[in-house]
Amino acid sequence: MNTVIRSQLLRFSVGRGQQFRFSTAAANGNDLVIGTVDETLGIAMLTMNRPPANSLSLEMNEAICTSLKTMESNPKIQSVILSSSNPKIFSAGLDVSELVSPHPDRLPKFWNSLQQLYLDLYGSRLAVVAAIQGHAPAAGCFLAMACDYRIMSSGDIGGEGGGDMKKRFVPTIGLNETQLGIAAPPWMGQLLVRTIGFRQAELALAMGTLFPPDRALSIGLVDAIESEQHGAESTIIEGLSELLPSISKDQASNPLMQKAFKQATTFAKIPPHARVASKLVTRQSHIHDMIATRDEDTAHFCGFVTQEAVQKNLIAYVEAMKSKSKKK
Ligand SMILES: CCCCC/C=C\CCC/C=C/CC(=O)SCCNC(=O)CCNC(=O)[C@H](O)C(C)(C)COP(=O)(O)OP(=O)(O)OC[C@H]1O[C@@H](n2cnc3c(N)ncnc32)[C@H](O)[C@@H]1OP(=O)(O)O
Repeated sequence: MNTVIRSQLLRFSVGRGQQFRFSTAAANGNDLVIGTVDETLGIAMLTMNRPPANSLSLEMNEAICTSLKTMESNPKIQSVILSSSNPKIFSAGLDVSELVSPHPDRLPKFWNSLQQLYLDLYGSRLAVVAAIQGHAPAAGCFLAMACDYRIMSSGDIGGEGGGDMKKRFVPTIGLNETQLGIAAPPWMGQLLVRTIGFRQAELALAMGTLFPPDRALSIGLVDAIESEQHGAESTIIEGLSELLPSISKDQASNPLMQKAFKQATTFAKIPPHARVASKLVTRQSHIHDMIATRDEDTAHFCGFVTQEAVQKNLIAYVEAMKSKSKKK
């Protein structure tokens, strides 16, 4: 028998056997993230589901944090796969509409929700595997970097145009803020330094480089790349299909999702206390630094974004983005 428990933010649906599913609802009733949990395997899946681009709004940040906390509160769960319901966009980073002509009360709340997302994800007791099927620019790259392991699509998914003129889809990842006329916040930049090393990060930040999968792998921005050519039905691995939310069921034969599932399974088998303690060795001091400078960081961000010149850049950027999308 299925039981559905409703609260203002969370909807839990207790399904068959040991599996639990839940969705975190947005104000408009859409599910911003969908969570599934398999207690037997000790694995959860958190699927970002904010069309069209999984951009990070205040509500989206809160939804990811709430879902993650709910999964963490289950002692049987040791690892989680962070994925997207959009096969071509992991996350487009911050929702730029949060930055343009912002409401003075909402802006600091928005930034606080992003800081909290960093603290919760980077400091999670769970091992988080990012399944990066599509683009991950700016804060989309930050999301991936805050995880424990990153697997990116090699980009040979279908294609557009058809026939011999088939255009290859190549996802990219990186902190490209400088290309938008803004700078990555210090803690995001430092996360890049910790992920790919000082010199590579210094260059990438200055240039706002977006890396294709092979380059991302060679500099260590991702840990593995994987084709998305769906395998034959016989290659479906047990447990993955049940973990995928209904909107992503077709991903069960996707090698990228399978690799993420295997990695999450491997993490789930490591003695949890040792794994969490070793995670703290590398991450705790950075988490403390963020907490200590949080208010200062918020004031800096709000002051920076509301500058006339920055607003002008952002308005032009959003207009260009919308007209590009209209031309499609
Ligand atoms: C000195 C110290 C200073 C400290 C300063 C402190 C802080 C400053 C803040 C800095 C932090 C910034 C972090 C960020 O994340 S900024 C946001 C950056 N993100 C981007 O620039 C990505 C923009 N999007 C894209 O490049 C592409 O959309 C794509 C992700 C590559 C996907 O391309 P494609 O598949 O071609 O899709 P479309 O471009 O057509 O987009 C589809 C759809 O989605 C909307 N959209 C895309 N990105 C965003 C976004 N970030 N926010 C809101 N909406 C987005 C796009 O408008 C289309 O919508 P419509 O179809 O409805 O038009």
